[in-house]
Amino acid sequence: MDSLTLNPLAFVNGEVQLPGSKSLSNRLLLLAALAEGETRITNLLDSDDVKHMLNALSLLGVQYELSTDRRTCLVQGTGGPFNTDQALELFLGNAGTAMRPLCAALCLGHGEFTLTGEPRMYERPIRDLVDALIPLGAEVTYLKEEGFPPLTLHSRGLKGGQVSIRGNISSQFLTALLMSAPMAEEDLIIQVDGELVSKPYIDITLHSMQLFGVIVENDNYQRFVIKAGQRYRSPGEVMVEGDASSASYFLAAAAIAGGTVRVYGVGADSVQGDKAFAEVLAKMGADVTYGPTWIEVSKTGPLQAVDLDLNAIPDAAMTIATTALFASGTTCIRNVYNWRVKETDRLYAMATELRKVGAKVTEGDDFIEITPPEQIMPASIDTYDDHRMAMCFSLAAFGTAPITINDPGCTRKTFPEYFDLFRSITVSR
Ligand SMILES: O=C(O)C1=C[C@@H](OP(=O)(O)O)[C@@H](O)[C@H](O)C1
Ligand SMILES: C=C(OP(=O)(O)O)C(=O)O
Repeated sequence: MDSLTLNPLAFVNGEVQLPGSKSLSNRLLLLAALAEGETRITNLLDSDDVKHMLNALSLLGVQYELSTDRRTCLVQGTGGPFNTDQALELFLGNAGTAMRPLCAALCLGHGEFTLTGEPRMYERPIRDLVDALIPLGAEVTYLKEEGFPPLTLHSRGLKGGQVSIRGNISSQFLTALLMSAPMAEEDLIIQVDGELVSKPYIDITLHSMQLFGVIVENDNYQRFVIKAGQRYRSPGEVMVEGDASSASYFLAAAAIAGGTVRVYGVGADSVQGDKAFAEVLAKMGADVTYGPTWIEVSKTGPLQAVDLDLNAIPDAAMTIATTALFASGTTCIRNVYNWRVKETDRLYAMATELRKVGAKVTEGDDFIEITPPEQIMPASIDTYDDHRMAMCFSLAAFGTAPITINDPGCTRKTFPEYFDLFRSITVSR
């Protein structure tokens, strides 16, 4: 297996132009495909998760043209649901933002669609979404384990009406239902059962739908009403914001190491909840300034531990776990049970690898508590095929020991060029 050894790093300085947001790229591609008219999407992310969505759309008969750098995509909308005469199989890797929204969207049309993916995708739940689709007329066969992909959809349209959906495992189930709702036969009223996790991702969904002309009534994230007969209409051109989760590693680097880093593409005006990561750094003691489309972080003094519920920013919250290696006191990240059902069991993986660099860690069912070591120890970090494990642990190299990242190529899921950009702002000891 490939590995990358990062020699101890002294400080950071520079600017980073962020690649496009994964969450927005995959939502906008799907909506552009369902919409009437032609949409030019700019600053599209070029990464595995987006390739899976693009490949799926192509197999579904959607015509699009990608620029040579794959960052601009001209999509010819189909103006309606996807239908097929022959059974189609779509491989969606480990992309939650492709698997969940496509599972709902493909129920809108007619035909047989099988959704497959990488082995880890077969351990990531989808039952809460399927259980909400069945009363609307979906017919779903699980091909391996009940409640998990792979699955086959025998589609013949979705009725409207009232439906409830559980929101305590993944917001992507609600996102999927919302995005398909305007194409149901009648009005759809969605009731969220219990707690809704990762709430800001629903704002990304509603914002994306609005860009394509669809209005959703949102009653405090517990009840949503989507009128039937609304059509997705192309806005013409739409630019993908920079990825706020990807921004977190560079911003944390500045807070840890000293120097100043400014990221472009995400700022005070961003629709992405993960922009709030910078507020967590500010609570830890970093100096943070915002422009409409940029965030800048500098270090003005030592970092302090925090004890926070980070359910709203589950992806960027992982970056706090390795930032905690440089904060005095014990940091606690709470209410992140669903870390366990993402690219890997992230609570277990994070706890295991943090211990390798000498941290004292308590892994709770839905929290992690980290007390930094006096000195970070040299370590060989396993990344569990999880892009965020690789990116988070690059920050451990701001200690005085070399850190080896195993399988650094796993960042291809959302950020293939991460280590090049990281190197471009860091200065060795
Ligand atoms: O809707 C989205 O774009 C996402 C929602 C979040 O997942 P959960 O809702 O499963 O927490 C997040 O972790 C994921 O990376 C992207
Ligand atoms: C959880 C993640 O991905 P997915 O969209 O596959 O859920 C992630 O990117 O951290």
